[in-house]
Amino acid sequence: MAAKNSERISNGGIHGPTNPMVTPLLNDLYQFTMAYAYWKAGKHQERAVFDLYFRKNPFGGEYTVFSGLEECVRFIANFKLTEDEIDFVRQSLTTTCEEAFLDYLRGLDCSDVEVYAIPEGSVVFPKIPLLRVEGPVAVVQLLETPFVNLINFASLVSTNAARHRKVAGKSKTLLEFGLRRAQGPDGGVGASKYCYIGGFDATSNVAAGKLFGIPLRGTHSHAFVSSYMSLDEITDKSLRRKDGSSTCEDFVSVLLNGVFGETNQSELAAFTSYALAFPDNFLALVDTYDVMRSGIPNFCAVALALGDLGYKAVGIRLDSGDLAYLSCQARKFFCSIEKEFGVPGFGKLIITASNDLNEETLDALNKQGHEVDAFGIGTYLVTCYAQAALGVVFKLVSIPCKKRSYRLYGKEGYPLVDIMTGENEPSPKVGERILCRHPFQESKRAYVVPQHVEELLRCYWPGKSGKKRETLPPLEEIRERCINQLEQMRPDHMRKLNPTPYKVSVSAKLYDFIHFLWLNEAPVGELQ
Ligand SMILES: Nc1ncnc2c1ncn2[C@@H]1O[C@H](COP(=O)(O)OP(=O)(O)OP(=O)(O)O)[C@@H](O)[C@H]1O
Ligand SMILES: O=P(O)(O)OC[C@H]1O[C@H](OP(=O)(O)OP(=O)(O)O)[C@H](O)[C@@H]1O
Ligand SMILES: O=C(O)c1cccnc1
Ligand SMILES: [Mg+2]
Repeated sequence: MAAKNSERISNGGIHGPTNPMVTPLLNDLYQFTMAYAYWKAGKHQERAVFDLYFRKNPFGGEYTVFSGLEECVRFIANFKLTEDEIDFVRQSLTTTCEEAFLDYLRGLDCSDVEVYAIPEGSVVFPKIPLLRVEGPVAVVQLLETPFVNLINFASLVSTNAARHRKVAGKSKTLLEFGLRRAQGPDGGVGASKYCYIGGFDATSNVAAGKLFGIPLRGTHSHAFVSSYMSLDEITDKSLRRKDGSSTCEDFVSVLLNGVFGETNQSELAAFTSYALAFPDNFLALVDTYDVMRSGIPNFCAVALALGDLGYKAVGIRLDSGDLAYLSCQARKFFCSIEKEFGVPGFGKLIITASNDLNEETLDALNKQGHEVDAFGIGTYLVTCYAQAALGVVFKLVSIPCKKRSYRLYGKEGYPLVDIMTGENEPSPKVGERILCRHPFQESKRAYVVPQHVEELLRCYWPGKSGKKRETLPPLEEIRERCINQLEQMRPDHMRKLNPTPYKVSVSAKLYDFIHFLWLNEAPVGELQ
């Protein structure tokens, strides 16, 4: 019996994909036409091995963060066509397809498919398989498009996030604010999840907070400020002291209104109202009218009044103008208040900046010097503005034959090289010299004596092999893996300008084998 949509929820404790749109039909038509042709030819059960890999690191860099694996495993764990879907496939094939093929589709699942993968959140490099998928050719072929779809954007946006983290520095708070600008709902939710893996600290996306447990953060908008006219609009002006000892009946009357010069009163009303609602979490957007003449003084008036009642304000957000200059001016103002009013910690209030930020603007801010503690980043991050797609491919083993891959670490603890070997070659050993060859260029090779050897592919879906299945780690663990691995890389691979390519190699045996096969298969032309 084919599963109904509602039944496609879990298999062996593995839930279906986060996005219910991810079904076997989220596929290219040709996967089904090929499946039918394989079936007609009686070839559909022949075992095939496919590698999923990408050809070039994105964003002009020399590293990529691998993301999207969990969704692939959830997909295959629950792979089953519903009766409705089978009927639609039948209608879509440009031939009258035989009933027995539909029976075949009814029985189809991934119980005979094996998936080996590099753990999600790993730093990865071109040509090395991220996934190796083995199984009956017709089924494995049906996995191509969904797998590539699930991994392409996930890895691209995680890498983008990691690159933004790299420029911003470890100490800064990075907030993902992209939902409104993302490529549709899945683009938005996916970006929130995968930017978190790439090293962001929180998201403004509430759905992502609920689905994945990502910390939620946010401020308020210009509309909130513009929606107020005057302090008279605030009806309930009372605020209990933080220690609960008494209540200030008129918070507005304790504001140091006018002490810092003439400011915009509608803005002051908005800040006051926000502070009354969130006295423990007061963060104000200060650029609606004039940052230094109105926003900052108004914020300070409210923050000081909150302080009198025992609350500590959080800080400000800047969303326009020269963010380097304004953040420094704001910091000076806060420090002068700390001194003048004797409020410890006021100089250290959090300055958040946003507005069309990207790697370049972060870099420019760093060069100029700034006082920003947290960056809110949307459009450029989640749309992967600098590069639209990662060229992930799924190929019937392009470097022919089943392979194993290893990461070899050097004396200083850095990864030195990734190496692919034939399936049955002995694995590289710690302290034993091994020749690593460039897969294509004969003259490029190096001996490596690894201090540590890590096998890259692990079994995430054993099929009928009887192997142990890796459990799917929680999101926090994936994020930690990513952050740790990025930190472990040699700095010259990670720099923005002209980074050194990381070496990806093959063993001497595999080199000879693949070159022999290529030569054998390439027809020899004849010149006349
Ligand atoms: N000190 C700085 N150095 C380099 N780039 C900066 C600096 N400060 C801000 N930026 C960037 O400059 C651009 C300013 O864009 P733009 O001129 O559209 O904004 P704005 O006029 O300040 O604000 P608004 O969004 O209200 O139009 C943004 O991408 C912002 O991130
Ligand atoms: O600039 P991003 O990196 O996309 O970050 C998110 C932006 O979204 C919000 O405003 P929005 O852009 O919607 O309006 P605004 O520019 O008029 O403030 C926010 O104020 C940020 O500026
Ligand atoms: O919370 C914020 O400040 C926010 C959220 C989304 C987009 N821009 C800003
Ligand atoms: Mg904007």
